[in-house]
Formats: sequence, C-alpha cells, structure tokens
Amino acid sequence: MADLVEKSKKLSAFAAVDENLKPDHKVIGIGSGSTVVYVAERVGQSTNKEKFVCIPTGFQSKQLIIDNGLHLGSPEQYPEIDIAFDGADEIDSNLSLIKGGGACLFQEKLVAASAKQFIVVADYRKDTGILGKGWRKGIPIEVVPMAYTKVSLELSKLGGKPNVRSGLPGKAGPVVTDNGNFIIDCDFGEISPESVADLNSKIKSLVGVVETGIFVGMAQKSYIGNSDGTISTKSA
Ligand SMILES: O=C(CO)[C@H](O)[C@H](O)COP(=O)(O)O
Repeated sequence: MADLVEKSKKLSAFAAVDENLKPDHKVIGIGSGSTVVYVAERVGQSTNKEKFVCIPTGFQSKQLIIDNGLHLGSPEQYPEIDIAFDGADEIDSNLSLIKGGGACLFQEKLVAASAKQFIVVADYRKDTGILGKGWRKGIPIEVVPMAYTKVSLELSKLGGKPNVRSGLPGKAGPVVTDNGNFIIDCDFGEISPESVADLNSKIKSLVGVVETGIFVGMAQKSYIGNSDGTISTKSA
C-alpha cells in the first residue's frame, strides 16, 4: 500500500513536469510536501536547469531546490512566476483544493497566485471530489497568534469545529508557521463544490486570518497518480 502511494506520487509529479515545463519557462514555483519532492527531482534532471530560478513555498521547499542543484529565488524578487507545481491534501470536482497539511499554506497561495500556470500533483487518495470527505482534519487556517481565540470563536459561529494545531511531540504548544503564525484546523464536514468559494470568503474576512488553506479557482490542471500505474489529468 505504502509503496503504491509512493509510486503514484512519483508518477504524477514526473508526468506533470514532463508535460508542462517548456523551454521558454524561466521562473518556477516549487511547492511543499512529499509529492513535490519528485517535482524538484524531475526539474533538477532537466538539461535546462541552469536557466531556471525556483521560488519556494517554505523551508522544506527551499531545501528541495538547493538539494537538486537549482537556483533559488524569492517571492519578493519574482512576483511573476511562469509555472508552479504543488501538492494538495484534497481535490474536489472543480479543482478546488485543501492545502496546508504541512502548514505552508500562506506561501503556497502566494506562489500559486503569482503563477501564470498552477499545476497540482497528487496520489489517488486525494482526489475525492468533495473537500472534507477524505481530509478529516479540517481546513488549515493561518492566524496571527494574538487573534487565535477570537478567530476560533467566530469559526464556531460559522459552523466549524476549530482546533489550534499542536506542535507535539516535537514542540510543546502550537505549531508556529514559517511566518511566525499559528494554524487553526477547522472541520466544516463535507463542503459541496458549489459552496467552497463562499465559505472561503467568510473565513478570509475574519480579522486575524492571514490566509486559508482553501484554494478556489487557482489550479488549472491536476495530475493524479492512480494505484494501477496510470495517470488521470483534469483541466479547470
Ligand atoms: O499543502 C501542503 C503543505 O502545506 C502539501 O502540498 C500537502 O500537504 C500535500 O502534501 P503531500 O504531497 O505530502 O501529500
């Protein structure tokens, strides 16, 4: 099972890079997580790799770029990105995503929003069609630390079950993001594809919320590695 999942991650990542990375691309967004490890590996195998500048979505992503011998850039230097690749925690039928399982959602959204093309790579477990169906930990929401109780209260009023993400066993107290903030995981149950944008706007409007892990209308194409060794693609 674990081997099948790993193979499908690699399959999706390699196919996404091979089919979408073009000779005229210069600035590439590299996401976070275990699937993107294979994206960075494939980009690093490119004969053109010297001319790429790669923009990370967090600390792990930065290390992947360096370890694969790629040039590192920053979002400040490159507000326009030719193409970005990233993983997802769940994907719905409209290519809306839950992201932030690795607590990198702010920079992931910044990079995706700066990219002309945003491609999602994932194994077959992520493609459930409905957000909240397979990913039961809740929507990751990055909040300014001093606002976490206020935001939690308001998320409850919106019908969610908020939970500040713990840093245990590695750290006593909450997870602290690369930006010095907390993550609230808020369970809203299953979210129909039609109501995702509205829920996202409501969460985003709460004072203290830096960004949500709901990505609506951002992914242009998904590459899903299936358990039988095939790949399914979908375009928005
Ligand atoms: O959003 C993310 C990190 O914040 C990741 O993209 C998401 O968690 C998917 O990770 P993986 O490829 O390991 O399943």
